[in-house]
Amino acid sequence: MARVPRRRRLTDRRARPVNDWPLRFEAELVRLGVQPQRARQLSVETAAQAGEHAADPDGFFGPAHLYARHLVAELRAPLPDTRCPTGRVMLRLTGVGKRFRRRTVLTGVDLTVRGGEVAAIVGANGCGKSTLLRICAGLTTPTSGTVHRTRRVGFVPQDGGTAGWLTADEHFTLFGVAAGMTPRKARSTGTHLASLLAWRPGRTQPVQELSGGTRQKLNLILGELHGPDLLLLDEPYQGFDQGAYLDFWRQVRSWRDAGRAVVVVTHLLHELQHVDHVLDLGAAA
Ligand SMILES: Nc1ncnc2c1ncn2[C@@H]1O[C@H](COP(=O)(O)OP(=O)(O)OP(=O)(O)O)[C@@H](O)[C@H]1O
Repeated sequence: MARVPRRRRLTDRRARPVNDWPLRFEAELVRLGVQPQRARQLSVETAAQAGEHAADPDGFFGPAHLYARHLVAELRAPLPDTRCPTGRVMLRLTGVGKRFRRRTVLTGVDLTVRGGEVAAIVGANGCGKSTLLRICAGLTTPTSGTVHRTRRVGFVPQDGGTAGWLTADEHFTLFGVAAGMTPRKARSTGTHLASLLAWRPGRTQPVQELSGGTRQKLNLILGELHGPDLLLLDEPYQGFDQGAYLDFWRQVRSWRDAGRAVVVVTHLLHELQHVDHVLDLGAAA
């Protein structure tokens, strides 16, 4: 094969558009054995993540080929029980499947999460992440398989479970009392948890007047208020600014250190370094 003259190669390099990072990333994923459709989806999601942080992917993730290798290694990391068991089993899914009418969304899903562990559920839009989380929470019945979960569960849905006309304090009271707390304890716990997310709820402000990110903070606090052993979080940081987002992952680490189990649905693949198990549901069925 004829060698490409040095000058020409340099020129080509300069001519390469700065935003071809996603293409190089996708090509490297395919080269590493990822299915083309999944590689495309990962590339789109990754570029979107960098966009959300107003950064270009090169600056945010580093060279495309290195990030592709890192990500493939993360996604292929063996699932459960590779770490020393850190606590009792809080959640065990065995052969879980779900069909909606004729549409099969989930097949043969296995996952074990112990106290002191964090699991991430990742995959394309529509592949069944939220459905699986609802199955974990006992809100949706699986078509097949078994689910064992600890009794004290906190569930944070993707779309808020809040009432616009109530204040944050009223939410703390309502949810806390339903979980067996006194109103006073519920309010003080809620206020404390809010402070960990750098939020001081107004005493009289109804939730409908809060920003989307702040409503999501409330949603997260309500899931955690009663001190559950297992936290099930469906993309709980939507609308968070950078500071709140970092606070959130700090919280996840502190829950884990306190021996709780956390399952989080996420599209933010660069956070996989913080988790013990990655359950990749792949492309939509
Ligand atoms: N109650 C339902 N009845 C019928 N179909 C449903 C129901 N709930 C979910 N689905 C379908 O199951 C599939 C998986 O939905 P799900 O919300 O679990 O996906 P997801 O991976 O969480 O998506 P996203 O990343 O967009 O949040 C979708 O095609 C959805 O339309």
